[in-house]
Amino acid sequence: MSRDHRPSYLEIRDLRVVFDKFVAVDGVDLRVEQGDLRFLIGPNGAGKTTTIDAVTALAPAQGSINHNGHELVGRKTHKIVRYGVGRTFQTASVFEDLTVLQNLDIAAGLRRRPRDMVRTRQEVSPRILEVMETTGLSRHQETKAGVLSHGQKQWLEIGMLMVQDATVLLLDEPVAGMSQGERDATGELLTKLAADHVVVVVEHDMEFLRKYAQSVTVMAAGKVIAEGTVAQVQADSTVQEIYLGTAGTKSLEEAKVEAELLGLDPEAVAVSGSTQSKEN
Ligand SMILES: Nc1ncnc2c1ncn2[C@@H]1O[C@H](COP(=O)(O)OP(=O)(O)OP(=O)(O)O)[C@@H](O)[C@H]1O
Repeated sequence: MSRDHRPSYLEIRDLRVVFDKFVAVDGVDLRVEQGDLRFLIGPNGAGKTTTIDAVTALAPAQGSINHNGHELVGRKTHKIVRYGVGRTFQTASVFEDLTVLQNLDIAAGLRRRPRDMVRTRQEVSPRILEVMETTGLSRHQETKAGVLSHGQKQWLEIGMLMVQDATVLLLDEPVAGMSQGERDATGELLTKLAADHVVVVVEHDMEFLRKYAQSVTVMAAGKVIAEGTVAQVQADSTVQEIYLGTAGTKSLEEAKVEAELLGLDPEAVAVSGSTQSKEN
């Protein structure tokens, strides 16, 4: 929730990201509000990660990115974090030699004065206890992050954003490499978080998307090509064409599985794929 109690939002307008002369993101508009659980999907190289990199100033952005009235384009990453925008990476960036509690304490410390940074266990803040509970990490508070499972590391990273009071959570392939149980727990966690955060999930896992997405934005070649509910994007002819034609960027088997999970006819991919035999 924004400070004036209106729902938080992230509004991207006409975003362009150019690397040398290569246009990776080409005029993207995207508005996501608190209460939604938005998935950002598209074939490899579509510009999904570059879009969230641009929001957090990790890629050079042109256009406008507004969070609750604050323009983010032109701001440095640390300032954007202060505005409440947080992100995770495909490989969790936690401090492996520190415990869960220490990781959370350091993240929370980004909002504290340096002399208050070192705290004893007795002083664990109610907020950190609450975040460990929400992320299912309470039992692991003294466990070193390095020995956590892949899923638990992702949850710790999300927890680190929560204790920083992030209002926007940009999550890059959070369930990649997770077990089925971890996927379900993550889906439930994201559903809970979406009620009072702006949540954007970049994902390739179509089964996860079909189960948890409330809305979907589809990108291809740097542009948004469709947006709507899962059912709406599944029925979209441009999306069908892009997915049926993705055999050029994936193996034929991967494209077939993805098409099937999206509710499309995998055999149509085989026909499309057979015309792109140079890739297969
Ligand atoms: N720092 C960079 N310099 C040059 N080109 C880049 C850079 N970062 C990304 N690109 C290119 O921009 C395009 C979009 O990449 P991006 O990683 O955003 O795609 P994506 O949709 O996230 O794909 P994937 O699903 O494979 O992660 C790709 O062609 C990529 O090679």
